[in-house]
Amino acid sequence: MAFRTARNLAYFSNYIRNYSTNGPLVNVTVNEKSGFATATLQRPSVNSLNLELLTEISHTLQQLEKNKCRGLILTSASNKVFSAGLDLFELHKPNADKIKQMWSTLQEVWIKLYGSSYPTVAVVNGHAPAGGCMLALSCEYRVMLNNFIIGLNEAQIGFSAPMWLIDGMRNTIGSRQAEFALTAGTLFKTEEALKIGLVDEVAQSKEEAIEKAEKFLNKFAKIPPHARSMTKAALRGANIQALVRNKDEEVRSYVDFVTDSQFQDSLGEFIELNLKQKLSK
Ligand SMILES: CCCC/C=C/CC(=O)SCCNC(=O)CCNC(=O)[C@H](O)C(C)(C)COP(=O)(O)OP(=O)(O)OC[C@H]1O[C@@H](n2cnc3c(N)ncnc32)[C@H](O)[C@@H]1OP(=O)(O)O
Repeated sequence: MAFRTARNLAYFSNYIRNYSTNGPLVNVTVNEKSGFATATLQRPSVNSLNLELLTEISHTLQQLEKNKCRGLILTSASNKVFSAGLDLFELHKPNADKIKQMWSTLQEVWIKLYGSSYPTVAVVNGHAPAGGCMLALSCEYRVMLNNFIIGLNEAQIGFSAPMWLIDGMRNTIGSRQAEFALTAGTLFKTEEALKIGLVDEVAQSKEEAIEKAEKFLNKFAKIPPHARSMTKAALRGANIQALVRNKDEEVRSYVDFVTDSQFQDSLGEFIELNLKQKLSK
């Protein structure tokens, strides 16, 4: 194929890069000029994290690392929900093997996103409870649109967030606020989240949020990437190593916990109370 213009060449290389990272549940585009990638979660209707979506996010992060991504913006195709967290219908009356894979992939996603060598921003353009908040917290910067909620509401559902996520919350909003928020399972409105530092900026539209995200990523334009990533690794490495050491044990205890009848009862009640779709009896 002959490239008649530089524009044709740029278009083709953009196509190749998109092709190599895209899947049905995560759309990735790369701005050839800035080198910034935008990964858009697109599992209808609320980007709930089932094994397939988690696997695709994990694969996307691996590809971005391999392709020496200059910066990532993580966002949602929905204009109402960034991510509703783990797929609660898959946690209810579950297949233990699938739950095991789900938890292990969730850990992988956190390790890859929290530990990425490139800078990351979450454009939180919708609600972000539990696992949705986890994705946003793993990024280095959060820009959120108004009139949505974000937080770790695991306590309301009947379990505790894992240590690595508690540490992420503590590092972001401080120990005292984290204790209040986690023990009550608080979901914060955008403005409240800004006040406690759970998000960094508020935007009125997705376009404005993307602009703010790019502005954050551009701050590193003159910083040598290896110096930036070494510093990030020094700051985040201990949390990651703690999970890596405990990964299999955590999966085992999570599977035991989720399959226990007491948790299943409280999850069933939560679904009945909070989600429109009723359980099939
Ligand atoms: C443990 C450590 C690691 C990270 C931890 C993860 C734990 C978790 O993530 S547990 C998941 C916790 N998630 C939630 O508590 C969110 C529950 N959902 C909501 O609060 C709301 O749905 C929403 C605020 C996200 C959106 O509200 P909205 O009024 O716009 O939409 P709904 O009508 O409520 O929902 C639309 C549609 O989506 C289904 N749905 C919502 N959340 C989930 C979910 N987490 N899993 C599966 N499906 C979900 C809901 O049933 C509706 O379906 P139908 O349209 O078919 O009725």
